[in-house]
Amino acid sequence: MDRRIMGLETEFGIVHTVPTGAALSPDDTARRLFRPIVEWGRSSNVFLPNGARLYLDVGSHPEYATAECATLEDTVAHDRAGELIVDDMRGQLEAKLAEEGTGGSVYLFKNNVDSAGNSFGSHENYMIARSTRFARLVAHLIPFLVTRQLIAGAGRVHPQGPVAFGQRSFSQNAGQPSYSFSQRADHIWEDSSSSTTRARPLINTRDEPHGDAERFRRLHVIVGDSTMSTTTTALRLGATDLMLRMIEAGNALIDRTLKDPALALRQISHDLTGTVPVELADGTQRSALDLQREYLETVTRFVQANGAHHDRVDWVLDLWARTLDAVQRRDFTGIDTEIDWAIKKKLLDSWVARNGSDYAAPRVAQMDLAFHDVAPGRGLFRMLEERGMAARLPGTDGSEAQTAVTTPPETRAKLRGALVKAAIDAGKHTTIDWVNVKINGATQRIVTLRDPFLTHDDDAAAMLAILRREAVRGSEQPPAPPII
Ligand SMILES: Nc1ncnc2c1ncn2[C@@H]1O[C@H](COP(=O)(O)OP(=O)(O)OP(=O)(O)O)[C@@H](O)[C@H]1O
Ligand SMILES: [Mg+2]
Repeated sequence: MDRRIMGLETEFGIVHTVPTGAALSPDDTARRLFRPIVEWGRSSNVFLPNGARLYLDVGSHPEYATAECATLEDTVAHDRAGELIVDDMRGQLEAKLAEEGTGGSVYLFKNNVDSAGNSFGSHENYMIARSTRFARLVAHLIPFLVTRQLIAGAGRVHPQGPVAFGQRSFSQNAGQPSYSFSQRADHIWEDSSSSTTRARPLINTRDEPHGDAERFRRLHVIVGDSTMSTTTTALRLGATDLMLRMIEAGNALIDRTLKDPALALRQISHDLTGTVPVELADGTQRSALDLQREYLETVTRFVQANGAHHDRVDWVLDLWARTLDAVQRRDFTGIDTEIDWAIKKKLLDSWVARNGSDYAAPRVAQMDLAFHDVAPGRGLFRMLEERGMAARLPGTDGSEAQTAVTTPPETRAKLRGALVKAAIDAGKHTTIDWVNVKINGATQRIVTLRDPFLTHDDDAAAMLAILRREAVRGSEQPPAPPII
């Protein structure tokens, strides 16, 4: 697939702190965070004029699912737009709490683990053709995803060393403070004895295409870390898209099925040298570096033979190669402004060196968390980026994310976004999902957008014209935006 629809879902961690007295629980904080949305949209589950979905499920993790994007830069910009949107809600809540006398600070973290050890997700969505043999695709993709943390992990501090998995521990120095590539790796559980469930914790195999089911399927990757830097996010998605393209093309690929993907995830995460051998189903052993090198070489050959399908392919291959080189040389200086785990490690290492401390220090764990704080001027990653110590995707300066807060990408999200906005202006209640937009009322009208690439649709244009006429006429009803 040359042009591919992609979308990123991010669940945010939420915390309220007060200097004295009782802080709100995460559940209450999240509910308060969504109060203006509920007042506006009559639901804590809404679609926005930029085509995205913003919602609060059961539990306390606000979630932002980007609109369907068709380019890497759009996906990255819309992912960051989600951070800006939830941060704005956070600011409003803080102001409200101050006004009420509760006060305190509200934090939103784009990470994957909370202090209680719960893990929450960053889900990647890739459109694939229905004709693709799904089982083959999944089989080839899993060892890639298990080893991808070398180039796309968000990094994590373990003050007491890696937690043992079953009977095994992951380092020679069990109990010693350590650092891992990935946040999520320790939290992916899997019944490795049952081959039918093998893919489940890494890829959600539920078949919900959000489109024409005869033509499309949506691949739902749930193993990845949330990434802060636009460069890491673009590499994560760009490398995965290249792998998919190669698998879809039917290229003969060597079978690298892992004996136990969940165990391999942990082993690899806790070995910053990339050399720990993991077991393959065929009884041989390979390191993450070996496997990633093999994937990079195969993809590079594929691109040489078939051409680049977008203008950032060379950039993706270059950063991918430099990251593997850095791991191999055990010298991360070449990537410590571009790859999340290395950016964070550099920050922590310099604090540790300045203070003669180590990774067991509570301050290091605090910095690990503060790295993921989405608030500008407070979040450590955001401060590094502002100071030029974390790179941006080449050719971007952050203004793209600002634009993406209100402007949908060039996909069917453009139609949805325009309809959402027009319905708000016309004071109409709507029921929306990724495929359908329904205007509620006496004369119900529905538009169905089965092809995620379409940016024009006659029914949508007609509905838009009606809504705009009604908005001009002026509605007596209060503005009533979309609910699901
Ligand atoms: N046809 C498609 N192919 C790939 N991605 C898509 C397609 N349609 C929508 N998406 C993306 O899929 C994501 C869906 O997000 P959403 O949070 O609604 O996920 P879900 O898996 O449907 O539901 P939930 O998270 O509630 O289980 C969005 O980021 C969206 O842009
Ligand atoms: Mg979701």
